[in-house]
Amino acid sequence: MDASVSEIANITWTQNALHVLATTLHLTSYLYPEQALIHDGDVFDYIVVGAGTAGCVIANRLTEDPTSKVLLIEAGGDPPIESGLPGLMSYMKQSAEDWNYTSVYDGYSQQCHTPPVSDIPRGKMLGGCSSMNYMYYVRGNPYDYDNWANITNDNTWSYNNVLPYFIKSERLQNSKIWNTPNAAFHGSEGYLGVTKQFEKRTNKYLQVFSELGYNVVLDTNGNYTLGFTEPLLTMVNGYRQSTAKTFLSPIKNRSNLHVLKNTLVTKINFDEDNNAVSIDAIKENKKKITIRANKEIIVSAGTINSPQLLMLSGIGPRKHLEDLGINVIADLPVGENLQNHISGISTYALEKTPKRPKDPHKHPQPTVMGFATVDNLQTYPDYQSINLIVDSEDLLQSCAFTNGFKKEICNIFYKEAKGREVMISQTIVLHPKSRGRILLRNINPYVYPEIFTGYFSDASDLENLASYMERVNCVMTTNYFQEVNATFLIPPDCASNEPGSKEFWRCYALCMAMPMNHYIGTCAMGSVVDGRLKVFGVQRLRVVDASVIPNMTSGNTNVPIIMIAEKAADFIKAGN
Ligand SMILES: Cc1cc2nc3c(=O)[nH]c(=O)nc-3n(C[C@H](O)[C@H](O)[C@H](O)COP(=O)(O)OP(=O)(O)OC[C@H]3O[C@@H](n4cnc5c(N)ncnc54)[C@H](O)[C@@H]3O)c2cc1C
Repeated sequence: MDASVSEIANITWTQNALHVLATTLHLTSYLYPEQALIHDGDVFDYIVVGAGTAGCVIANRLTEDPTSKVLLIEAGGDPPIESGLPGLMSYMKQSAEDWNYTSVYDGYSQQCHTPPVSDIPRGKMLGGCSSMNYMYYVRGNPYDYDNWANITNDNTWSYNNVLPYFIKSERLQNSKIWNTPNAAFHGSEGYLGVTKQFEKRTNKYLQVFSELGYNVVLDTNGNYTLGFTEPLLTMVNGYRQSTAKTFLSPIKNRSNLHVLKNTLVTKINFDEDNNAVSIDAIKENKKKITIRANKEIIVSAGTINSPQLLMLSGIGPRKHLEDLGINVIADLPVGENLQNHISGISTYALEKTPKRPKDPHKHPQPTVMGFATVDNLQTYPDYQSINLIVDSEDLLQSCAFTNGFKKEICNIFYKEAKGREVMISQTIVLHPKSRGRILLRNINPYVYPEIFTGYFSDASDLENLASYMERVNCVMTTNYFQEVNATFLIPPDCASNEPGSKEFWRCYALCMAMPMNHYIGTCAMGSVVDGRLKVFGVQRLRVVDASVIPNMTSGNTNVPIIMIAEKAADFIKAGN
């Protein structure tokens, strides 16, 4: 068996073993709220659909008022033990807790992957994607939020007005940052624990980027976000800080919080005045129930599932809904404007290194992260550079499984890197122009929607990716890379291009293109929801999750979504 095939077989075997452990011993259930006893026709003040990143935050904040009765409904169950342990995060993809979506084949953007489509991992458990993500704590740039304020014509989204909500959720545990002026941008009392993982190994890579003229900084989450750093992580004392662990566990005994797990919400129902009044759902035992909401229904099912549920309920593009025989309640561009960060992977084999023992309580990939511009006068970044310092075994896992590149490429990379330290450098186009969309296949809520990612449909995204990757490749000229005789690993698909030519970088960027997991925009503010996240054309219905983000932030999306949920909870409380 070749290296890639046997690596994937090992991962699948481990995942099956972990699944047996989870389903027989339920080792994590004590951490989370018990399953609520819910009957057909029950009534709550608020129903929150989806106990993911945003849903757990909303449920926490709404139940702060003891008179509010809240039902939180989640399609998945409790996160398994491997979700809590940072060192095992790679095993979450394609597990029983992953919705495991794939994109529609576009014949272009994923040509060096097997199969040539995008895997779209999405958490199906309490905490949603925050229970399976890579734990980088990144807020983005002040400009991102000022831009949202312009789009919504609502100044509450300006950076100055969202900053208090980032601070509210955060509990930063890092004495170095607390002793700098950047302390003013951080919180110490929030639910979400945030730390840094110091690794001796990363120092020489910070030095590499410094030699190239980039600033090395302690923190990129203040109002100045450029430079290279060891990133902050949503991890404390060796455990993941999902929103299930941080926002739900501490309040699991609140008497006004009811959590219904392993239950799929299939439809939102409206009265004759277009008020959202109830939801239909299918429980674990396949029993159909209808639950009423006195005040509001909040959809927090994520960028793929929120538009699916809205469209199934009659909110979406008229023609598409009518083609499927769905009664149109509101004609809105639901499912359109799908965005994601697109990145490219460059791999460098460095000095010989001994095999290191794995610590499940540590982030498995010591990271150097940077935010950079092409124009030195600009203050918001054009690209992000995530550099993972790993060994050749991790490279194989990342190449063949996590990133899903074809085995010919991974086997060659593994052979060249065997026994050496490896820098996997991910260069991310932070402001892509390409757009995709989501469409229903049919009216069955169990059938996954069609996901057209649209990657590189705007040609400037590939040009930018190629040029940013070429810039990052200057690492090859630095003292450390020269000293250890670094090898830049090239896929066979681009071997015939003149190295360093424009054609070479275009080929390299296209072949090694890797979508991030930052899907947003399918129920965007300004077109589907207003600045208070209320769905246009109906009442008593909001969407609160990544789907409302109108334009990509300059970085990873988890923390911006927590901020959105914190803010939305205040909107809801103020409005009722
Ligand atoms: C592998 C991976 C790595 C990532 N790494 C990072 C990172 O390092 N840093 C970062 O900032 N971001 C990262 N992200 C992105 C970030 O985690 C997500 O953008 C964010 O968590 C999405 O939050 P959400 O609330 O919009 O949706 P989700 O967290 O996906 O929550 C949606 C929830 O709704 C539930 N649901 C859906 N449909 C229904 C239904 N019909 N009925 C009932 N329940 C339903 C789902 O099961 C899920 O629990 C990563 C994501 C992934 C997948």
